[in-house]
Amino acid sequence: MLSDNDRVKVLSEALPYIQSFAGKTIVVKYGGAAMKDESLKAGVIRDIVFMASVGLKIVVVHGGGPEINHWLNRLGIETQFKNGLRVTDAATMDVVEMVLVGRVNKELVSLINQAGGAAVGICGKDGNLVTARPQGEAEIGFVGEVNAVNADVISTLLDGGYIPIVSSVADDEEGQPYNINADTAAGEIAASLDAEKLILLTDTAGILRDAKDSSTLIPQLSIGEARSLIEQQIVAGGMIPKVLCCVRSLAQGVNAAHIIDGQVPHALLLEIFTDAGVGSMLTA
Ligand SMILES: Nc1ncnc2c1ncn2[C@@H]1O[C@H](COP(=O)(O)OP(=O)(O)O)[C@@H](O)[C@H]1O
Ligand SMILES: CC(=O)N[C@@H](CCC(=O)OP(=O)(O)O)C(=O)O
Repeated sequence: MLSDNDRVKVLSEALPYIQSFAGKTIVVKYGGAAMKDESLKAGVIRDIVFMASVGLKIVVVHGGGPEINHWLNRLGIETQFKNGLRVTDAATMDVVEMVLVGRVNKELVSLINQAGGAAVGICGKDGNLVTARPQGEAEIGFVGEVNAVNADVISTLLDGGYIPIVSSVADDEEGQPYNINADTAAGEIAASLDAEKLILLTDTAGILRDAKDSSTLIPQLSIGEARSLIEQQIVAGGMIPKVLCCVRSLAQGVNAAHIIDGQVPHALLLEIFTDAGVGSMLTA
């Protein structure tokens, strides 16, 4: 539930935003910590259905790293990360695909449908949405980069009134499946759709001047400022690929990219429909 203060803020500020974003495409990357808690998940789902019901074209690209960890652990398969990416051998790839495409994707579809939306779950393979290529380093295995996006399949679903839910698993040209980081997939999909916004839900308030202090949130920044924060090592660790993914999508025509805390109740509505927002907004 929104607090009384937030409810008044959203209601009084939302209408012009709703009018200006109606018919525009918003790509939401949902994953990681923001997915762990069932009641938070229900809140995110309700916000997604609300945004779709007021005429925004919502595309959800999801991760599910913690769920993959859980199943690898149950199957006794060790997992390790290199520069934030999961080292993916053939056995790990099978589990990644089963968990993301089979489990996380269908759970999100089902939750959205129960909340009154009409979701269709797909992965990079469906309609050749994403073609993958190897990330490069041999030791990292079947970790992929996005080689090409054929966004027709998403546009067709959006035009039919559906909410596409996309898993970041895709084949290369020979049919070999690859594990693509969900932030990366979301950024490239947003760019190919010429999206109004890319929104990354994570577990920190946004881009912080001091990563340990959420009161140092930077609410708005340009591509240049974002690059300089990386150079100064103010943006570090897992935040680097997120910021770079935002920068790449902005450079390819996305109007604004947002990094927000998916654990804040109704973070999506507050970020999109209020003047102050709750996280960091990057623009070209
Ligand atoms: N300047 C910064 N602002 C915010 N977070 C930062 C910053 N620099 C480093 N980080 C770290 O980046 C993390 C977010 O990346 P990550 O854990 O990979 O997110 P997710 O699991 O949602 O994909 C934060 O939890 C924080 O520890
Ligand atoms: C290559 C790589 O690391 N892929 C990720 C894909 C899922 C993901 O990105 O999930 P989150 O958004 O929840 O972290 C993985 O295997 O965990």
